[in-house]
Amino acid sequence: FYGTYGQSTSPPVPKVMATWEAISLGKQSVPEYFNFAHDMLDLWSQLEKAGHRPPNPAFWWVNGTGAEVKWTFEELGKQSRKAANVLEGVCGLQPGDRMMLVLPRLPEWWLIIVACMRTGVVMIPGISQLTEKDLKYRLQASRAKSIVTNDSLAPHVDAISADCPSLQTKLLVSDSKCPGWMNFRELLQEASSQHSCVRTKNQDPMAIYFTSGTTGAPKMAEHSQSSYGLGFMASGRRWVALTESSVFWNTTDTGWVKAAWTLFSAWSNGACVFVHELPRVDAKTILNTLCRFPITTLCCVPTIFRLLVQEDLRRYKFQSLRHCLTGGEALNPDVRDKWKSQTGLELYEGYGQSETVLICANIRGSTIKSGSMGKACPPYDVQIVDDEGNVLPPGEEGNIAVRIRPTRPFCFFNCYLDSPEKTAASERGDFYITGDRAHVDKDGYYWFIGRNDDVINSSSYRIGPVEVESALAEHPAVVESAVVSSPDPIRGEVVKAFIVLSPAYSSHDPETLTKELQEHVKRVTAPYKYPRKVAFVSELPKTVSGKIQRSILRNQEWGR
Ligand SMILES: Nc1ncnc2c1ncn2[C@@H]1O[C@H](COP(=O)(O)OP(=O)(O)OP(=O)(O)O)[C@@H](O)[C@H]1O
Repeated sequence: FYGTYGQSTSPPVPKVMATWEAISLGKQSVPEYFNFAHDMLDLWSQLEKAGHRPPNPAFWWVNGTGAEVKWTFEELGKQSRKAANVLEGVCGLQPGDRMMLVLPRLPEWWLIIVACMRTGVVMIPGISQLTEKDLKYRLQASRAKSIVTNDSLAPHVDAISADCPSLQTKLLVSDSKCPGWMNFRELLQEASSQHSCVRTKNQDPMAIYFTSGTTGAPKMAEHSQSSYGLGFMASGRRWVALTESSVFWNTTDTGWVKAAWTLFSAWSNGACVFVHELPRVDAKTILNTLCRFPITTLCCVPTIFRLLVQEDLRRYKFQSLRHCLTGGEALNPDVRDKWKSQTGLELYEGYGQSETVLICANIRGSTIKSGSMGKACPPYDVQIVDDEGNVLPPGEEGNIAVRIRPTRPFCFFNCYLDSPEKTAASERGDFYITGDRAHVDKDGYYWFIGRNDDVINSSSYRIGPVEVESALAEHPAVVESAVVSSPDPIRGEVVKAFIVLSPAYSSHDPETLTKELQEHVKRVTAPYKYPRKVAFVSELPKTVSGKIQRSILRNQEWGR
C-alpha cells in the first residue's frame, strides 16, 4: 500500500504547484531551503494577482455577532509582513527564538503564525484554556522568549512570569492596554509592510507542539520548516479534497495541532480557511453557521459529531457543504451512519498525531469500510509491528508504526525536544512506534483498537475500548461512553463502561438499563466484550481538545 493513494477524484493542482505536490507525495526530494510563507503563500498571492485563482478569500473570520474579517492572499501577505516586522523590531526576536502563542480563535493567530515563518521564529501554539500551572510548565520547558496572548490570559502569565527567566517580551492582542505588555494591534498598525522573508533550511525548526497529554505529561514535538509546510499538500487535495474554491472550516481550538493541519492543508492548496470565533462550542451554532456561510468542507472531532447527530439535522439546510472529515479520536460507526443518513454526506476519518502528518485516512472517492480509519497515506510507509519492530502479517494486532529507517520522512517531527530518551523510546528497529494498537486487513485498511495503555486484558481476552464504545453508541440511550479496565478478583480485570445517557433515558431505572445495555453489547459484538460493570455519569473527563481521558477513569478504578 506504500506510495499509493488509491483512486483519487481530486482535481489536479495548478502547474506551478506540481513540484510541491510531487515532493509532498515523496516522489521528489525536498530542496535544501524551504519556507512556507515565501514558497507557498507568496506564490498563491502571485497566482491570485494574475487571475489564476477564483475570487475566494484566503482567510475568512466571523464571530457570530456580525463582525467579519476577509483577507485575500495578497492582504494576508501584507498583514503578515507587518506582523513579521513587529516580531523582529520591538520584540527583537531572531531566527530560532521561540514564541508561545495562546490565543482564542482571533484573526491575529493566523497572522502571527505566518509572521513566525517569515522571521524564522519557532512558534509554540497553546490552547487558551491553559491554567497557570500549564503555562508555567510550557514556558519553562520550551524556554520561550516571547508570548502572545489576550486579556483573559495575561494576568495568569503575569502570575508565573517571574518563574520563567527566558521570557523577555509579552504581546497582548487586545483593544486595551495592560501594564508590562506591548499592544500587538497598535504595533501592527504602525509597522511597515516591507519585509524580506528569512531563508530557512528545510530542516530548521518551525514549530514545537506539546502533545495533548492524554497519557502523561505533554511532550514537545519539534517540527521542521518542511514537515508541516510540505507534508499536508497532497493529503489536503486527497483527504480534505480542497481546491482553490474550497472554504474549509475546522472547529478546532487554535492551540491544537489540528489548527495547523488545517492551515497548511488549506493554504498549500490555495483554499480558504474559514474560522468562527466560537466562544462556546455548541451544536446549534455549528449547524446554523453551515447554513449561513458557503462552507464547502467541515472537520470536527468525533466528540462534536456525537453532539451534532443528537440534533434534528433535517431541519438545517447547509448552503454549500459537500465534504466532511473527522479525526483525533476513533469515530463510532453509528455516528457516521447517523450523520450520513440525515445529511446525505459521508464522514471521512483520518488518523495522525502531533508528531506526524496524516498517517491513515479514508480519502475522498475511496470505498469506506465502516469502523476502519482507512489506508496508509504517502509518503509514509505504515506497518503493524510487534514490540521488537518486526512487521506483522494482515489480521494480527500490533503497534501502528511508521518506517523511519533508512530514511526518516521529511514530514515527521525532528525529535522530542530535550528528551533523547523519549525520542529513542518511541523507536523500535526501523520504525517509529505511535503508541496505538491496530490491525491491517488484506486490503490495506487499518482498524484502530486503542492506545497501548487503553487495551483491556480480561481473562486473557484483549479488548479494545473503541469496539465496546461503538457498540454502546448504537443504543439510543447512549450519548457517549468511555470503556476502561476495572479490577476483578477472578478475571484480573474486567470491562467497565462509564456512560452519558441521552435526556430521554436519564430517569430510567439504572439496574434495568444496565442489563439492557449489557444485552445490547452482547448482541452487536462478541459477547466476551460486554461491560460487566456500568456507571452512569453526567460527563466524561476530556482533554481540552475534546478527547476522552480514559486514563483518569482507569486510575480511579485501580485506586492509583
Ligand atoms: N482516527 C483516529 N482514531 C483513533 N484514534 C485517533 C485517531 N486520530 C488520532 N487518534 C488518537 O490521537 C492520538 C494523537 O493525538 P495527539 O498527538 O494530540 O496526542 P495524544 O496522544 O492525545 O497526547 P499524548 O501523546 O501526550 O498522550 C493518536 O495517537 C491516537 O491515539
